[in-house]
Amino acid sequence: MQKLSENEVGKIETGYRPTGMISSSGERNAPIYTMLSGLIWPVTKGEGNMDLTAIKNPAFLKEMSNEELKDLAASIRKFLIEKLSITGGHLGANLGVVELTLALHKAYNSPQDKFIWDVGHQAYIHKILTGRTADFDTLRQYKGMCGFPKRIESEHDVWETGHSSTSLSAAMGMAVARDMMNESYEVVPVIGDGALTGGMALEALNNIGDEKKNITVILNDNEMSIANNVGALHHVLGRMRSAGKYNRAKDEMETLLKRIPAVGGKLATAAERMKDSMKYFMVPGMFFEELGFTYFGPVDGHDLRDLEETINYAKKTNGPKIIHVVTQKGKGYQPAELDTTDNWHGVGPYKIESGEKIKSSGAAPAWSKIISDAVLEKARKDKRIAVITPAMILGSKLDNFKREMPERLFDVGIAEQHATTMAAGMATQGVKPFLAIYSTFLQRAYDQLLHDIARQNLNVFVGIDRAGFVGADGETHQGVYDISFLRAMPNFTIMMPKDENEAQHMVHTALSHEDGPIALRYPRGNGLGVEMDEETHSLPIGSWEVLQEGTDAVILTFGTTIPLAQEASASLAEDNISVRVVNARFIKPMDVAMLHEIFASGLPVLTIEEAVLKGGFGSGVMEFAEENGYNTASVRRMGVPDYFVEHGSVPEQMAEIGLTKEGVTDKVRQMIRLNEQQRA
Ligand SMILES: Cc1ncc(C[n+]2csc(CCOP(=O)(O)OP(=O)(O)O)c2C)c(N)n1
Ligand SMILES: CC(=O)[C@@H](O)[C@H](O)COP(=O)(O)O
Ligand SMILES: [Mg+2]
Repeated sequence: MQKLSENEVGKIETGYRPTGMISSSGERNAPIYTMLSGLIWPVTKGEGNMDLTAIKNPAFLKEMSNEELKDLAASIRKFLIEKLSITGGHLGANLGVVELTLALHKAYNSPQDKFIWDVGHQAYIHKILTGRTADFDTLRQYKGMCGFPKRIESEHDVWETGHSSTSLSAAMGMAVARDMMNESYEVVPVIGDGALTGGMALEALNNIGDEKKNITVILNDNEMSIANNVGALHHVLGRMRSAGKYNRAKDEMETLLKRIPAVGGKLATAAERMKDSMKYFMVPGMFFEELGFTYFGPVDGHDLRDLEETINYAKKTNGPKIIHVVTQKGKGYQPAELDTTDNWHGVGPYKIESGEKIKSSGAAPAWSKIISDAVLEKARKDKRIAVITPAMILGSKLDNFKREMPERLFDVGIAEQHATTMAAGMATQGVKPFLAIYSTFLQRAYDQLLHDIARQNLNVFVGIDRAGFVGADGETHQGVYDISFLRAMPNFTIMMPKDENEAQHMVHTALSHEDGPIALRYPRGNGLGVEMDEETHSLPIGSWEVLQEGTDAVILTFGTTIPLAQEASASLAEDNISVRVVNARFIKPMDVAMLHEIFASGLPVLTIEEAVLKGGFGSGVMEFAEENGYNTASVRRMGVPDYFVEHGSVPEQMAEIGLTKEGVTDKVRQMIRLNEQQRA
């Protein structure tokens, strides 16, 4: 682990101060950065060396002075920067909420009071304060600590997430339950400015404000989603940020407004209007006030005193409240602070001193890049092509498209439902939308896919990114459900390529397809590095490809599991077992002619998919057999069983469900034996 020695920590106090926010007391809050020997570190003399493993629960915070809390904040930053340099994780968001989390845990009493972390990627400090420091060595690793709040990990994790914008609805649910059961705890959702753009959050604000529930919303505004935040609401927050602090002025203003004498008739109406416009002028959080919330802020989220005062002030107010906290993503680690793209939202291992990311060498381009480059290439020639992304411009590698054709790239914020129906709307008018969404987030848009796109049979090209296991994010993010839910939708074509060359032909196929919606699945990670054809062409819809002939059994599979099937069949060949391997690149519609031929041969058929078994590709093959009077007993399916597969590496996740070379060869041998017994 890269660590500063005691000596270095004390010595280096020179150098560079990034422009930080000025607190209400006039202090500059930015920690001193050290540039000695190329080190970049948020260390002030005597700070940053607390033993965090000694923390068992957050009660100790109540007794801490501001100075001690600052020291603790520095220790936490140092710890996170060190640990995540090895494990990777969501660094930027966590560095931004160090003081905020300390202030919240000091002001409230968890777990009686309920903290609900939206998305949950920023809950690392909460994990430290609730006794899980030692578990950071296993962060996001197989059987290790989850990167998101997890109820079985701690009584302080009262809500599990990974997907955005659920916190306010969950808070409303808990507040309703509390009031029904005559209990008296506080409910405190912490939501980012990005997550606030999600439809669910707005639905919940609408409901909470109307029901006047006692909930304290902490709005963590760092002006960032993963990339820069977007949308009209983002501009509303911008105006609030620049308007200055409001909470203390509020009482004074109310008194002032009350002093305007009550008069009758037209004059009274005019006076009321004037009061309203004065309020609008003076009250930055009027947007929230109109929704029924009492607004506090904006608060400097790195000023512990300011935070403590404001939270305590808010605690005295009943009903829905919102505390607008302004923070800086990546705060305290110079490479993250200076990065203007994503402030180190989610990172793999890196070198602490330089911030250089440690990449596995020689890897082919990421699948997202392969697909987005292919779409860009087509868009250069076809002006009807446009791209929609729900806040995933970086993850989906659409930055090049944005740079080259900003007028045809629509980042709609965290709004998968809106994005999907918007694509449908565009398609009705002859535009060819490429809707790039991670498989896991597409779950949000089930009804929009069904009701708006599939039912109207619109020519929308859905790019299903992160299809399959995603590794460290774990169960909230696994892209294993899309086949099951899309297969059930009439009109949808679903494809998955075996390599990047086939992928570019699939992009061509999708953008030439004029007969309804078409989805292209592609996994997280990098392509295989195969040679690319110069020219692209359409693949016949529903056509499969025999990769290898065989006479004893058939494996039907697609995408990421093709190499596995090939390895298994090579291994079986050593024992003179001959397996046909089929690239079932169209998951829907299937290659009916090939299926008839396979089932007529009477060979055992194994389907393999990195997706849930229920309703998946294998189920489709079984349905075909049943509908056509073939022997379904000759079919076996391998895939994700009926439970949630947790975080770890993708190979570990595959191994857990038996998708290994040994797992496949064993299954094929069993099937051949069974088939022979049945025939005998
Ligand atoms: C439904 C959904 N869509 C997209 C994402 C991907 N995502 C994770 S964090 C994030 C940005 C959240 O921004 P914000 O709430 O402001 O938190 P910050 O990271 O800035 O602290 C996005 C888009 C998600 N987790 N859930
Ligand atoms: C928390 C969240 O939803 C994202 O940050 C996600 O972790 C990104 O995943 P990728 O790393 O696959 O882009
Ligand atoms: Mg944000």
